[in-house]
Amino acid sequence: TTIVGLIFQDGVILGADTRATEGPIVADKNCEKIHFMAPNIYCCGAGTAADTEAVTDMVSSQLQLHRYHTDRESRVVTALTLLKSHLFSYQGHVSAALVLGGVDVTGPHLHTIYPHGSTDTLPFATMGSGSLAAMSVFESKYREGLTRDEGVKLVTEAICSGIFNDLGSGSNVDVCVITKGQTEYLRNHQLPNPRTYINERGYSFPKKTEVLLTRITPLKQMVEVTEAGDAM
Ligand SMILES: C#CCCCC(=O)N[C@@H](Cc1ccccc1)C(=O)N[C@@H](CC(C)C)B(O)O
Repeated sequence: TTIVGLIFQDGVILGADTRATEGPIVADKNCEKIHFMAPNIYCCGAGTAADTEAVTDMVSSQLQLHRYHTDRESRVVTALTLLKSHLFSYQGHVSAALVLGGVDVTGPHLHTIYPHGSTDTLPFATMGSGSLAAMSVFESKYREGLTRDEGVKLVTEAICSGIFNDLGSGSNVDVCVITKGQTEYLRNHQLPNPRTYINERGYSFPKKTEVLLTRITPLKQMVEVTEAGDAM
């Protein structure tokens, strides 16, 4: 997994790849790793899929009950405290490595949470097996005051670094832009690894032809067939 987050001028942007693995097998080519926590808070998860799903679902429900009780918008620090104390109580046996981000009355917030329950507060963060590839992008290109489009572009570039350099990451780029006013969940924001097809005719080709395999573009590019010379 490659998951990232950064703070930009209007809030927080989160990003994730969409590959789930079981050893060398790709178990899911398009899974979702950016989880809803509250309307203004989202959380990316790396590690054991079941653990990241369960722990974010549990805390999301706790936040909703807390919103009913207080009649207030959830705060990122509340999600952070609920997540870290749960993970700490299980001494690292719940394998969830998280990037938590959101915007609340106190402003934008971005945190990392490790399986043992330690947390960090950062302007930009990466987690998962592709985190070093992604961090190389942030360390060389991040700056404060990024615009929305600059931030989305940098998050996408960091996730792509993991997708193409880490075997534990792959397929597509999911992005989530969180600002004071609104939240945009951009599912499959980029599709850098489209599955190509030979063509409707299958794989049998007439003798002495050479098929130029083309990626299917939205225009359904035809397969170009060239007659091999009569050299043989
Ligand atoms: C679908 C499905 C099966 C998912 C199994 C499953 O949790 N895979 C894990 C790797 C792992 C971990 C511990 C035991 C075995 C396999 C995985 O792909 N984690 C990614 C994030 C999750 C949310 C998809 B990433 O961190 O690489």
